[in-house]
Amino acid sequence: MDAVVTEKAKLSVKNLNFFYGSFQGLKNVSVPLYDRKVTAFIGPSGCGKSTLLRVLNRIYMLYPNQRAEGEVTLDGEDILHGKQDLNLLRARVGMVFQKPTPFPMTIYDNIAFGIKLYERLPRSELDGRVEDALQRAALWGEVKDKLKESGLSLSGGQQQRLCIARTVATRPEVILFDEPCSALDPISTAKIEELIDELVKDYTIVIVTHNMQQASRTSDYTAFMYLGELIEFGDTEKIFTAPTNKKTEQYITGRFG
Ligand SMILES: Nc1ncnc2c1ncn2[C@@H]1O[C@H](COP(=O)(O)OP(=O)(O)OP(=O)(O)O)[C@@H](O)[C@H]1O
Repeated sequence: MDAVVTEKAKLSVKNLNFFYGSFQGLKNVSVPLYDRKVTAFIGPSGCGKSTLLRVLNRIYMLYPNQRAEGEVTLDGEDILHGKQDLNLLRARVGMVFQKPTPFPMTIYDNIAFGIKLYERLPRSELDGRVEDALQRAALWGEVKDKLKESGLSLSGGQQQRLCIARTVATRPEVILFDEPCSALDPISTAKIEELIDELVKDYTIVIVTHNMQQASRTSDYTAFMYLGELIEFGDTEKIFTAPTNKKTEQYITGRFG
């Protein structure tokens, strides 16, 4: 594995094992996720990419019989064990899913809802926060005159940016993207990729993608996973041009997957 030691790890995963009942989905995974960088996770279907993301904000805790062992730290602080406030953790480590999942409420309320869970703000300040989140998600221009319309009335690509705005609104430090473009057309995909380029200035970003071009376009670091193991991690350019591991090379050259 390449040692990249110059960056600061925002999240650090060490010797992580994950179990769905008796099935082991992750095997001794260790990987740093660097501060204000994009890290892409690639690998064939079922290799554990989504499972890893689900550990990073402990969303797996919502399901019975799922368990993680090992260490995950956020700014050096253990987030896997102990008395974590899970709502707070999920505000710090936000997640955007594969399919856009707007709430069945107005565009405005989709954003305001999350903010109100954590903060009590006067209306004018709330309006400002909603606008700021929509601006950051590059959606403000398209929705500013229809904030009272349903979030579900937007196109798929706009809905995904609404979900990104919703995540950004609670001021996260890390944003996890689980195949955010797989349900989108090429133009919407390009918009989300541009957005990721912009967001990484302020947030640590982790993206799971099946699209190799997307990984190479958007990420600074790439991690290749196979059968629950992290096979190779390193600088994206290096992984895509001169991978060290034979399996990585076979995968990125399309020989399996
Ligand atoms: N709820 C579950 N119960 C049991 N096994 C599961 C569950 N969810 C996932 N798995 C298994 O864990 C392994 C890793 O799944 P995961 O969804 O993390 O893979 P992935 O790399 O994200 O795949 P894909 O690219 O297809 O989304 C797979 O073998 C999968 O079948």
